Amino acid sequence: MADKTLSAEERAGRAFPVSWDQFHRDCRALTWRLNEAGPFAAIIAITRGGLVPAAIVARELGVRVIDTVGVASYDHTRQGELNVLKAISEDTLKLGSGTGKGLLIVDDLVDTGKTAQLVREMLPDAHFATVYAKPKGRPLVDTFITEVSQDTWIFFPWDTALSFAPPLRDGAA
Ligand SMILES: O=P(O)(O)OC[C@H]1O[C@H](OP(=O)(O)OP(=O)(O)O)[C@H](O)[C@@H]1O
Ligand SMILES: Nc1nc2[nH]cnc2c(=O)[nH]1
Ligand SMILES: [Mg+2]
Repeated sequence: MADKTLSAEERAGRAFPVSWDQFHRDCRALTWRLNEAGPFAAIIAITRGGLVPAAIVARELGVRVIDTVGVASYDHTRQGELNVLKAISEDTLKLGSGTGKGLLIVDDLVDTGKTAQLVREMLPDAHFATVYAKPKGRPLVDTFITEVSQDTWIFFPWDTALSFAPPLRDGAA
């Protein structure tokens, strides 16, 4: 079902572009916080967006067991139905005693919180971390670094490219 709260235009109205440098710094800051909450036996990345932060967090925390859960719901800025494209492996479920105890789930962001809610139901005792959080999804996250407003659209470095920006006096916003 489409998200009727905000239109695609409203959601993309405020852009928050993130560079690779900034993203790496924010992931490292997240790791500092997670270091207090661990140790973790394994990391589960919510793919695809959770793959890059999970790699950085795993490197910093020295975690070598990485699993993925594939969830997709957005077609650019419009949210549709949640699709689980890949489930968590049996090995990982066993490692977390079936409930996720001692496991870390990583995603790039929470927006409405629907993705987080779904994955939390799979592993209720796991620690849930994201780099960015919007107010609606924030209560579902145990640890995050930066909050952005609900009407902000975050542009990740893997989705963007450097391009010419017209000077202010030529009419740029
Ligand atoms: O809190 P929500 O409103 O559920 O949105 C957050 C989710 O949306 C994005 O994933 P997307 O479904 O776009 O798939 P992707 O990670 O493969 O890009 C993002 O990576 C989060 O997983
Ligand atoms: N890139 C990106 N994907 C999202 N999925 C849900 N919210 C967002 C967002 O703000 N940016
Ligand atoms: Mg995602």
